[in-house]
Amino acid sequence: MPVTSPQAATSATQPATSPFLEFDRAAWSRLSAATPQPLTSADIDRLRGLGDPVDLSEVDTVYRPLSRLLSLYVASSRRLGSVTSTFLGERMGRTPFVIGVAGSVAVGKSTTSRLLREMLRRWSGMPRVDLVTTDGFLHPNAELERRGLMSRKGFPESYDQRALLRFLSAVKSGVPEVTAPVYDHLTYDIVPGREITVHRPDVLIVEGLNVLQPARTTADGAPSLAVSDFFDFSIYVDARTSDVRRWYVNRFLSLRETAFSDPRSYFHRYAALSDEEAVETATRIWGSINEPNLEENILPTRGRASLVLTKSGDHRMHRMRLRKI
Ligand SMILES: Nc1ncnc2c1ncn2[C@@H]1O[C@H](COP(=O)(O)OP(=O)(O)O)[C@@H](O)[C@H]1O
Ligand SMILES: CC(C)(COP(=O)(O)O)[C@@H](O)C(=O)NCCC(=O)O
Repeated sequence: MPVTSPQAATSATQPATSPFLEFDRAAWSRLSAATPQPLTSADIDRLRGLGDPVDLSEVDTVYRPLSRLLSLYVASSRRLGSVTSTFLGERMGRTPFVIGVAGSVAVGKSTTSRLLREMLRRWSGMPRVDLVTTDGFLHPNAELERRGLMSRKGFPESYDQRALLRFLSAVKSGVPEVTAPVYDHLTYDIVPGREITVHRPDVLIVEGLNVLQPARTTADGAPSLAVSDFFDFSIYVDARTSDVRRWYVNRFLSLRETAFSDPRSYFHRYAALSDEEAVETATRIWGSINEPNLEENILPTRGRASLVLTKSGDHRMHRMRLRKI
């Protein structure tokens, strides 16, 4: 029997044995009635990922309260920085507030991250919000081939974890310019010589499959740092595996008609597949790489997030679980 406070009875469920407060869609949407909704339908059309039907009503119901909540966390972290500086008698420079966004391949992390970036950018006093995806830290294909990991792309071992940790450590140290390598989905590889630079933004969103992985142990058995050690807040985008599989296959069918038809696409050979062959190929890739990665590595990290957003089969978020403070 969940224990509820008088206030929570109309909003959240507070199971006494869970570290999370739980909201359904209706309760969540009521949280920020007074917060303006800064995006237009045209903005959402631009930000929506392939196959994701997100619209103004979803942004209003789910992302408006979320962006308000995040603004409270950022403000509170700034206040903490300021009182700590006073206590220490030292002026500590502000470092970016880092938000991790985790979840399966094809669950819609990019759409969530891009929407948040645009909403947060529109807060007053918070104009600089950057987004980095962890695919830039995948080993290049040549290195994955050398290590026999080409069919493990997206698994924790396919990333240059040390480079990712170095990047985040520099960001959270307040280094004025930090660079990250860039991945190209079209060529399915790291782009040689290309990098993006992060100039100490107010907020940095770090999106990727494995961002909530616990620390690995080093060769001498000592635990190292985890990527999430550098997060101020984290979001896990969740959905049933059977739904994500369907979204992956449908996206593959759409990509066959768009990205794959480009001769530079790594998947160009799939452009000419019939519907049946394309479904069979996508289902095989999903079943041999992405679903095992989801089950073995990604899903077990869900409980480490500050907020779990759960989607229904139509991509709409229906459950929000927020870690108690
Ligand atoms: N083979 C591909 N070719 C072109 N774009 C792709 C390909 N695979 C994925 N993408 C795009 O890359 C982005 C990230 O995809 P993914 O890692 O599956 O995360 P998510 O779907 O959770 O955002 C999405 O915008 C997706 O449409
Ligand atoms: C590039 C990805 C590993 C995602 O990387 P992320 O940015 O989440 O670290 C993934 O989109 C991918 O391409 N996986 C390989 C299997 C596949 O082609 O579906």
